[in-house]
Amino acid sequence: MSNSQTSNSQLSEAELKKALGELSGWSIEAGKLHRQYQFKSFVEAFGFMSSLALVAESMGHHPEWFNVYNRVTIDLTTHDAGGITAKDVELARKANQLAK
Ligand SMILES: C[C@H](O)[C@H](O)[C@H]1CNC2=NC(N)=NC(=O)C2=N1
Repeated sequence: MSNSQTSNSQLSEAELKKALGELSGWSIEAGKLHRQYQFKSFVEAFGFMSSLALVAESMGHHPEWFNVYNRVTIDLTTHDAGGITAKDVELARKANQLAK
């Protein structure tokens, strides 16, 4: 598989830069895709997490995340690949869609 969209390999610097340009609110922190969301309430935050959990399970790709009241902090990396892959970018994109 040579296509980075379908393979399970780390994105290049250029690919990562391009992806970040299309992912509002996300940055790289400690080698992981990182974003913090803030909602109006705990119920909204947890509703977002519930929806994203189902997306993650269907992708077979799971977030590292942390919730305090109305905040959800997410870090994405692909353990199998030892870095950020297209799957992390895809999950980040879906998280942004759900948080709207
Ligand atoms: C066997 C299973 O598909 C793997 O362990 C998956 C599960 N979810 C995962 N999630 C993330 N974020 N990275 C992985 O490498 C990963 N691997």
